[in-house]
Amino acid sequence: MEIHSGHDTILPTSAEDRNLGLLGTIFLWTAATLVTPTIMTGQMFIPDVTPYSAFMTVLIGSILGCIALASVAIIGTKTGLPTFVIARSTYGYHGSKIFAALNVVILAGWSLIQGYLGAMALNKVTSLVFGLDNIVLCIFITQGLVMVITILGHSGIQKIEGVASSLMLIMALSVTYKLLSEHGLTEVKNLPLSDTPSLTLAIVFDIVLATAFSWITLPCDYNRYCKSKKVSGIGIVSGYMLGTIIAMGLGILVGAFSIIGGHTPTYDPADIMQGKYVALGSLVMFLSVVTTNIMSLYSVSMSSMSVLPKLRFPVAVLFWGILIILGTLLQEMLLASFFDWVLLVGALMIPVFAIIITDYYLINNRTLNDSSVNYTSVNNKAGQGLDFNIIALITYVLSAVFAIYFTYSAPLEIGSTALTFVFAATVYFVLTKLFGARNSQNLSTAQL
Ligand SMILES: O=c1cc[nH]c(=O)[nH]1
Repeated sequence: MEIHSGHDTILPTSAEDRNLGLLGTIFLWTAATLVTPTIMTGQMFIPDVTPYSAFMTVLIGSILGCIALASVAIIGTKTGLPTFVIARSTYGYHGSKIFAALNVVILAGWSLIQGYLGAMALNKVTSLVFGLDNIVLCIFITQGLVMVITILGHSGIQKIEGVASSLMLIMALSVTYKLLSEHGLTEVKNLPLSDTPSLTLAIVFDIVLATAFSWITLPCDYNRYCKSKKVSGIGIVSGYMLGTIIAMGLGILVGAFSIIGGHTPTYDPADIMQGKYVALGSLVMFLSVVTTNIMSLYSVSMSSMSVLPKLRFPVAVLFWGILIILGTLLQEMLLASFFDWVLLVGALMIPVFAIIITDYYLINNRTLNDSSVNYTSVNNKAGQGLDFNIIALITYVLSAVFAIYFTYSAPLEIGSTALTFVFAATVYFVLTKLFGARNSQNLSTAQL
């Protein structure tokens, strides 16, 4: 396996860089989405709803979420551009920087939370196998590994994620098999439900959809290396479904079995297993975090390069990698507000992409606004000044207020994820039809 350090840029991918096939794309997205917070999310549904209805809701919600992810991924494959360079077309060159910066903050937040969970899992393995209990050392190893692999760039990441993903799939499936063979499904079917549930099936559906949207800033950064749009669409849908179904399904099982076994609620399969499966369960958690954090750190670097085009890839990875290692030392403080964080992320990011999808597919007839994507202050048509799409920005502000109001101030019985998406898409479509679309041009063939 040949691996070189990365010199990735935000320029359109060259023909020889488009080497990501179907299996590679599936493995990449399985590696990303099979991750500890998704296991925790599945576990949170129990015992408010039955394991069967939780599982079916995960299935249906994830299929819907995948449609949004695939439609964004295909823009990345078609244009060969990373997410927040594509966003220039919708929000204007300068407008897109606001959302690229927001994405850096959000993904760095995910990396911190996940990194600490991964370090705890590694600490459990080292304690069991070597008698070494040192969480700070485990934080450095977990996040250090993430930084070193990310600096290899997309081709190194693709190779390593492929291997890690297959390993993780085998381990996660054997942990699931072990859980099922130790406890059986009959008791799960008859699980007593909570007398005071805080989640309804509609809210579970909303959370599953919000989980899909939490990934929406990443597809273009990776799928721009796909061999074709078909590979990109099928690959992200298959990989996302595989990773999410296994992770949330495992969470649902762990939630049910910990109640049946009278254990204190736990997100960690290892906590309700015995023997060598404790270490295996923890190893799955550790690997799941490393593979996901690699993808997040790569996207954080791409987003910051979209804000500061002169920033080089290795410098961006080192800067954010070191900051994230230091931030992870906050440890328990990071977990205190985990679910608030998930809610806030959903509320802020969903409208950004509802607007981009509407702009690309409905308003500009599947083309990007070339003058914003390739803006320089010298050759911009306006000559000078700032490049903002005011209609997109106004729509975003209205939609973010809508989302925050219906998430925090007056929570809806059906949740706000799907409604926010529809609200943002409709407002943007109507305002653009009323006041006119920005001038859109086809990208040159080199970019398509
Ligand atoms: O790193 C990430 C990004 C999105 N969603 C997650 O669960 N983790």
